[in-house]
Amino acid sequence: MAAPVRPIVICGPSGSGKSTLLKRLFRDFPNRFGFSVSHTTRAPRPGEVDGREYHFVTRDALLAAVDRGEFVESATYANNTYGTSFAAVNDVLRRGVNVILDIDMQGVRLLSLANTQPLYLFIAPPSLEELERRLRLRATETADTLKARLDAAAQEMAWSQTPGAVDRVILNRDVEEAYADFLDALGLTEELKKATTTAEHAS
Ligand SMILES: Nc1ncnc2c1ncn2[C@@H]1O[C@H](COP(=O)(O)OP(=O)(O)OP(=O)(O)O)[C@@H](O)[C@H]1O
Repeated sequence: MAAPVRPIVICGPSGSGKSTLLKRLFRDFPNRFGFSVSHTTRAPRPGEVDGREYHFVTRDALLAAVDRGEFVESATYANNTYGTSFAAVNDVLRRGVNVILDIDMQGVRLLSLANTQPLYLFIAPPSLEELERRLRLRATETADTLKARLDAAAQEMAWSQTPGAVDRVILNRDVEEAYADFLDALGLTEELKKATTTAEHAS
């Protein structure tokens, strides 16, 4: 089955559930999508592997690479700098799979991917209070980084409501419903149903 041609851009506040939905997608559709691995100056969280979730780099190295024109977009978010390199996107395209980018609001505004028109999906938490609760439960943030993420989240939520900012806002209240909406946006609902039915028949 041919892969959809548009690059897929996932954005939304930190803690809104982007990684949660992507993990499910990669589990249900292995070898279909390739995640463009961003660079970041933030420290790895427990379990994160350099080159898998992110390329972990120093600020100087990242800014120098941006200056050399090696990045599709870069932005500073919650006191850390993040960016998508052309090399990361090309690594995925070379594998002949669909590229998925996880980038923040500023990056979305700056993104330029030659002649392609990405599909922009914004993952939204039910409320800022619930977002804070989830980020506290995830236990990856200090008081400072939590505050920075929540401040940024309020702006991102407002931005997502502006006409034309994104193609679809996916509300992540219940994760099953959010995932169903996510698959629908990607045009994959029927395919997953078929795969599930085939697997049930085979067992
Ligand atoms: N629908 C949901 N209900 C309750 N908890 C959720 C839901 N979706 C995600 N979570 C939890 O919220 C936390 C944040 O989710 P996740 O790490 O996927 O967010 P993210 O958008 O990828 O964040 P970041 O941009 O900081 O990497 C995780 O601990 C995750 O398990």
